[in-house]
Amino acid sequence: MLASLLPALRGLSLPLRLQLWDGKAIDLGPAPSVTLAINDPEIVADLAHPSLDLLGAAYVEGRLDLDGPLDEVIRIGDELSRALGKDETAAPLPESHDKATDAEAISYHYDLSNDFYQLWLDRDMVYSCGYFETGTEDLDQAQQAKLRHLCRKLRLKPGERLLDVGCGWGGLARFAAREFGVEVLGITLSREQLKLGRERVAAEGLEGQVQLELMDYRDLPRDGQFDKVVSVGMFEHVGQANLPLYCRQLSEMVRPGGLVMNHGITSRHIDGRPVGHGAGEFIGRYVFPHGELPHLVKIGACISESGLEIVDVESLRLHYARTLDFWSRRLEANLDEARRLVPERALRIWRVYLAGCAYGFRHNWINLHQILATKPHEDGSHELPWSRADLYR
Ligand SMILES: C[S@@+](CC[C@H](N)C(=O)[O-])C[C@H]1O[C@@H](n2cnc3c(N)ncnc32)[C@H](O)[C@@H]1O
Repeated sequence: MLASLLPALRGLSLPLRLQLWDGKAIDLGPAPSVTLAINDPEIVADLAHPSLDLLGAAYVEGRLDLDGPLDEVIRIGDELSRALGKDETAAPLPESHDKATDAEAISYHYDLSNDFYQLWLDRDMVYSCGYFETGTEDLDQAQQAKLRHLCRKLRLKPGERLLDVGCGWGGLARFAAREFGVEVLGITLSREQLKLGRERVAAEGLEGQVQLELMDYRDLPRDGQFDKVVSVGMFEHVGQANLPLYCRQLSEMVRPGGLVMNHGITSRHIDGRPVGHGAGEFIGRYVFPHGELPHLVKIGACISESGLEIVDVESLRLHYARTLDFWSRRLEANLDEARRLVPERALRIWRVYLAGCAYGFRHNWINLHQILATKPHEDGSHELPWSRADLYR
């Protein structure tokens, strides 16, 4: 089987060494930078029509091992898949999302281990795209800048009530309370996040201002009690079928004249057909079960239909590539410690996912959009300044 594949593989001239189960090594191009060790000979059949999903799954399941810089591993995997893989298939059907399914999916990802996440996230454990104002910032600086950028876009004022839907470990909630003097309710579906999030709120003495709860967004009261609503890196879990419901929730929780910010990952194609030669399938299977990425126009349509008015949209695609580079490099620099914190299988998943997503953002497979919307007063007026100048003062 391998013999018949070799001419096609060699034709790609990739800097890749195949290390076979019998000890033999085959270089597919000059100066290999990556070694792919085939532990299970049956994998060879997959190399005839590789995809990032097939290769990633084989690595996660220990059927192959990888050696070399991870970004180079992903690049070679992509080149192999593009050259020899099958064409991209049609868009997957939207999944149904009930509360129990979503709670299980969220627990699978976010309850993995707080210590593990602490190893490679910034000091506030912000698990979403950072904001690089000049491109020279480190991860801590970029995440603080992102939190400030969000709070400024929301025009937070002391004493206002802010709802943070999908608050993670509470980094934004604490920042907004401390730096902008607002009162915050943050909700998450992860028990581990809630535990550490509450500890951090208490450590900063912010209990009077910040309340974190284990709650599904569908259980929030729709009583317009919040001045501002923010959702960061959360709507990717909502699912296409529930987007109208999600947007109605956001709209009905904010008062007239209030602002809503939706910050999240969007898909490359309007119809949601896959990109990245199996990358999305890998993410769905191992990283974010039931996650779905709508295109900007789809989330935009749902926000508009909910009664909110979109007033500003910003793409931060390359900011997310850089953020993921930081996360991936920090994890790669701490692999021994990571092995003590999570099972080898999980470590393999997170290693490929972080490096793969950095590659995906860089190559425009996916994007990141901050969408700011207001709920206009009945007479159509709103409370925004005439320009964005205040964001940059
Ligand atoms: C990628 S994390 C982002 C966390 C935080 N906003 C940040 O930027 O660091 C996604 C968050 O959404 C929350 N989440 C996902 N689905 C949810 C749901 N149905 N209801 C409430 N929270 C949810 C998760 O628990 C997690 O806290």
